[in-house]
Amino acid sequence: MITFESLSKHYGTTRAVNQLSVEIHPGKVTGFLGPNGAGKSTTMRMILGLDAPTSGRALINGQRYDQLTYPMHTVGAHISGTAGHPGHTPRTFLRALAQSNRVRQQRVEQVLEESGLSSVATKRIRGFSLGMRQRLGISAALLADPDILILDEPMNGLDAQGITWIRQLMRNRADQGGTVFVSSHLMSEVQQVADQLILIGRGDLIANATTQQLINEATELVVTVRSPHVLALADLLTSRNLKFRVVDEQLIEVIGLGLQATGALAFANGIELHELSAAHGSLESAYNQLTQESMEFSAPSVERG
Ligand SMILES: Nc1ncnc2c1ncn2[C@@H]1O[C@H](COP(=O)(O)OP(=O)(O)OP(=O)(O)O)[C@@H](O)[C@H]1O
Repeated sequence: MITFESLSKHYGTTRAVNQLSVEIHPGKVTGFLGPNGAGKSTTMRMILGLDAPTSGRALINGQRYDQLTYPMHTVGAHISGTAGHPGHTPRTFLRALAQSNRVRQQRVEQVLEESGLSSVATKRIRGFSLGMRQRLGISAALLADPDILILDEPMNGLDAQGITWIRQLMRNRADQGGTVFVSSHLMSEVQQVADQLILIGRGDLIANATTQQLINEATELVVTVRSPHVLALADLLTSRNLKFRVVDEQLIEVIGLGLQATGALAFANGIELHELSAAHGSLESAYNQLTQESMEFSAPSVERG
């Protein structure tokens, strides 16, 4: 289990992580989601003792990382960046890592196999693609067969086959009772595999919910309306305390009112419509909505309601 207790990290005036209190439980894949700059990597680095918190604590099974006797045997991590020296091969890199961390050398061949790197085990890391480097980083995280896995954006650079592989790997580890904590800035990457989703934005916790809870929230009925009088319709909805999103000058999404009621409201107020259609929201759009206000870099928003 991983525990954050009022975990904060400030860089000058930037609150990279702010008073985060969350528990990440075994037997589950927990997705850690947030836009670029939300504070995901900083949080993961603090778990691993690579960054010191400004205040609060990040604990692994109740202990700080530096208090663990054999850290690699408890927690395996792959933090974005390169794994291994460019002059190494996957085999020499993993053998050295195994040696310095009291791991059986047989594990090297097992993780090479498991990570799909056996055929390039003697090639220099220097020439590796981003996807191969990701596989190598993940194989290093798996080396000591730890119960806890921390993976920072592991799907970056992976092809479709690689993404299926990493999803399966995370699922298997969680099903065997492991704790899997995986970050991504894309909901689409983790929604299929994550049981629990922790959303952060600008260092603040936005949501900590099961994927099903977020889906329930996301599946509100959204009616898309195309009209040359979007602002008039928006004013009407505002006056009735109804939720909506102005997509552009001609397009508005009405949330929760339903198809017929939306059409009837427009008709009763003489608002010309060119399109009226209903669909349930996706988890992706719920995520975008929840994180929009906390984007560090974003286009000007036209959202209202
Ligand atoms: N060493 C540092 N010095 C100063 N500011 C930093 C440092 N590391 C991170 N930050 C800032 O802290 C905030 C959180 O960054 P972090 O890398 O943790 O976000 P992230 O969610 O991992 O983003 P990404 O998806 O882009 O990797 C950002 O505003 C970032 O600019």
